[in-house]
Amino acid sequence: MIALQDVHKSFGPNAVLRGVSLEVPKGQSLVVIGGSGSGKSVLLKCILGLEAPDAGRILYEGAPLDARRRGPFLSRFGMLFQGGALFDSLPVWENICFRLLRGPGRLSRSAARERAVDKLARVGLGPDVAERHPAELSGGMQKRVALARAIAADPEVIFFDEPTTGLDPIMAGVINDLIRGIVTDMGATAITITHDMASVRAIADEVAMLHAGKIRWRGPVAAMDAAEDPYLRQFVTGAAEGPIETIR
Ligand SMILES: Nc1ncnc2c1ncn2[C@@H]1O[C@H](COP(=O)(O)OP(=O)(O)OP(=O)(O)O)[C@@H](O)[C@H]1O
Repeated sequence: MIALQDVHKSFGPNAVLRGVSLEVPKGQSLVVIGGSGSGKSVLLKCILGLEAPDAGRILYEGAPLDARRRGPFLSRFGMLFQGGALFDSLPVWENICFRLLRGPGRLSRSAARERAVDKLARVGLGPDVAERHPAELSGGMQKRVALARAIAADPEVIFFDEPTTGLDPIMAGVINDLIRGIVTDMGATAITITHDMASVRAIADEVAMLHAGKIRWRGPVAAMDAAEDPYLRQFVTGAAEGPIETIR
């Protein structure tokens, strides 16, 4: 459904993506792992059109995702941003339906509020939360609201950018389980980027490891622990010693 073919992206002398090829079939949950600075965010930005690849192609449903097709793609797409990215000045329900309250096919305010309450229930929050402002909520509740916003338009494709950053391990587990349940229920195609191995195990059908600008390893999550690739092994076990160079 989404395919990257030999995608390259440099910033000056810094060659971040050096020929990334990756396919995500419809309904699959792919988690992309890789060290800090390995280019996970740049990869997502290239798919979203926020960065233009220097070379290579990005396909959606078999056709290049060019400027003309990006609008329809984005209308079927939802995203959970790292840190939530909620608007403090708006109540929770307007945050959840921000996009649905705008544009030609926009919902009425009452329909949007109803939709928000429905999505809040899906992430385990009561209708009373709808009228509150993000600043009044705990970090875990804000993450749930951000998740409700990501699924507000019943997207076919969802991106999760570091979904557990800043959460304690228990809340991270709750969010991971919610993400897995939602992706499965909706039959959505999902791409998650994370360093959190607990997220990988909870969310992924397939795992791809980005290293030195390329996909170093790709396989089903169940094959990850037995895989022999030394780079993947070091990442999965969190070992300080190994082939991945770190600045100490
Ligand atoms: N707009 C930009 N201009 C210049 N360099 C950039 C730009 N965006 C990203 N980079 C560089 O690209 C490299 C990859 O960054 P990226 O944010 O994709 O890493 P990441 O894998 O998401 O890291 P982290 O896990 O720490 O978020 C870094 O060296 C970064 O400095």
